[in-house]
Amino acid sequence: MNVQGKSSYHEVHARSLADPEGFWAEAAKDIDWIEPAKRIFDPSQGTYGRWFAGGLVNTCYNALDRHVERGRADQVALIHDSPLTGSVTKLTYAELLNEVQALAAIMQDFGVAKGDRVILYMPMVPEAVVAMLACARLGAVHSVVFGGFAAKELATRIDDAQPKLILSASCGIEPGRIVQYKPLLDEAIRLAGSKPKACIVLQRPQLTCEMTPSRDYDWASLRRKALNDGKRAACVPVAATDPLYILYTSGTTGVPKGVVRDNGGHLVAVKWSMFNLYGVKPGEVWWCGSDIGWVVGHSYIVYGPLLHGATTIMYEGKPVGTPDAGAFWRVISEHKAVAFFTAPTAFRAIRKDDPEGKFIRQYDLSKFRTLFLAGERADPPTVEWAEQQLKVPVIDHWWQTETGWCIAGNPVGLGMLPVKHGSPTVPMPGYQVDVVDEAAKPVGPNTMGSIVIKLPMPPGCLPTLWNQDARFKEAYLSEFPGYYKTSDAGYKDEDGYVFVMGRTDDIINVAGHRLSTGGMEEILASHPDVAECAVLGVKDAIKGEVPCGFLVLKAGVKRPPAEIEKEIIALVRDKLGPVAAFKLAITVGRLPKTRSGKILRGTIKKIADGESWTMPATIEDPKALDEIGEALKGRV
Ligand SMILES: CCC(=O)SCCNC(=O)CCNC(=O)[C@H](O)C(C)(C)COP(=O)(O)OP(=O)(O)OC[C@H]1O[C@@H](n2cnc3c(N)ncnc32)[C@H](O)[C@@H]1OP(=O)(O)O
Repeated sequence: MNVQGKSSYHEVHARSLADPEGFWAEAAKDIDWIEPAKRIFDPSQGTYGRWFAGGLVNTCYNALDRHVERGRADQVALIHDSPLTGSVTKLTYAELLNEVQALAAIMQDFGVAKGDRVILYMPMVPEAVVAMLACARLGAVHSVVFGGFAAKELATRIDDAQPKLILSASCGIEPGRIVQYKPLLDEAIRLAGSKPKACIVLQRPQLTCEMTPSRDYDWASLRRKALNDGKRAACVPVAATDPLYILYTSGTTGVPKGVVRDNGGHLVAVKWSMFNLYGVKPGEVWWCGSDIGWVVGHSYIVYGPLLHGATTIMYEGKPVGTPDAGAFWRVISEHKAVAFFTAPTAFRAIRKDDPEGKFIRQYDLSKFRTLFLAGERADPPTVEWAEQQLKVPVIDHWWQTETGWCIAGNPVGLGMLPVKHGSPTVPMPGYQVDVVDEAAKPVGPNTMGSIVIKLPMPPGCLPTLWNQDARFKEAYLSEFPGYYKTSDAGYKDEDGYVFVMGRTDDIINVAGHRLSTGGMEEILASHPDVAECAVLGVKDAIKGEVPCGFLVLKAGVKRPPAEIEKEIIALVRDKLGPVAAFKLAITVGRLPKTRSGKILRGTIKKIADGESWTMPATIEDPKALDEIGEALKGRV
């Protein structure tokens, strides 16, 4: 029996835990396999076992070819809606397949084959989707790097992934400015030890770029020639356990972690989620308003909707200012989207500009059924506002780059459970979510602890980090034996609803972007005038949190602190990128510490957030906290 739409959540979830292999074998029937898996789950492989071991498959075939073969050739697969360039472009499944086949053939000419890595440093243009699928077609491993990262971050990823080829564009477009990608790409390649064989560069009409002879190739010319010559690449069979992509995410140091996604587990899980979680049917229009540089963009701009035979919207714009706070409603109405997935930060921005929801009432949203929120904790006031204004269910759900799909959510397709504001609802099938104490013992309902997932994780979740099994085990599996550590803290209530309250490490969430304060501290500490520093996330009404850096200057530095603070802000933008939203650097005489020398970050944060705090018993000198309070006056 296919579980789709026939079972209630509790029955489905219980079955997924009692008989995981039976459950996922059934879900795997929605995928076209070249060879079915020999074992649905093989516990002897990999770091904690592998899903669909022995299976052969091709992700691109499942996303495109099979739909073209089975009657969806003329259905629109991809709508690119760009208020930033004033354009809407639509590609049918047949057209998208044609583009992907041609680009895959071009990549083959550059020697790209199964297992080779290809980095994509691309803005939100249809060519980025074509490139991801072309890699999948060849069994090459794509690694998309978000455009808001600076050259050094790109260089780190180039060195780790060692790509044969890089695909990029001349520019990205942000409100009021054009972001030149090419100088960033050139600088990253200069910084990286590993050099790609070639770069294919899309020249956008808004700003073209210089090409580096014998390294850079013009995307449009290659495409024209491939199409004219009738060059098309076929799908390459890959093992279900082979990597589909690497996606880097912030670690607790400045070195990002290369999250590996396999082909088979990812196919089964994201396809399953499209109806059972999101309630979307094949042929319907779905919109995930994220960026392809994030996991949400991978799973739900590209793979999920296309595997499902839906129409996906790719949006190059912002919630406000492109041109106004009605932008989202215009897109939903114009393209008749039935469901929309975005981050709470976007809704906070809209609410600020249009508190009474006047724009919402200017559009026909009659087709729109559900709003999904993820990327950061959905604060109850934002959820309530969205519910009141849109009059559709507003579903918060919680997941991570590592998991690739939802850990806890409210399964619309299986039958929605009552919403509890502040909770992303319940664990999805395959996830046994426990809350444990420091000794890895489950705690009772409504008791805070570390949120962990019992091994094995379900299909779709990371099997390891790229070339770093040991780091994977150390970072995720060692602290709570038998569990995956989410590094999120929270509790479950008496109904099994999960409440995610915050991180247990140095990661902060800025506008739905996951950033390491440790990584930022490394940048601050590299400034010649800085003796010591601490970066922590402070409350922000729109972005949820923003980083705030505290600096202690070296003895003898005579320059005005304001000048150094400006340099520090520029340095973070230059080294990490604008996405860090690092705009607050504050010079202090010293950092408050415990007697053993630990910086009192938690207390500093409470002071910055205007929350009540108590003097830590172990503080070295209580006056240091008063000094922080003074320094913060008028700054946050
Ligand atoms: C569930 C698993 C996950 O959590 S996956 C991650 C999910 N997160 C998301 O989907 C992210 C959600 N957030 C957003 O989409 C944006 O923050 C929204 C809400 C649209 C607001 O965008 P924006 O106004 O640009 O603010 P921001 O904080 O994102 O940007 C900060 C600065 O970075 C820049 N930036 C942004 N994107 C790019 C890009 N692709 N290329 C170059 N620059 C970029 C922005 O322009 C902004 O720059 P500036 O400081 O204003 O000059």
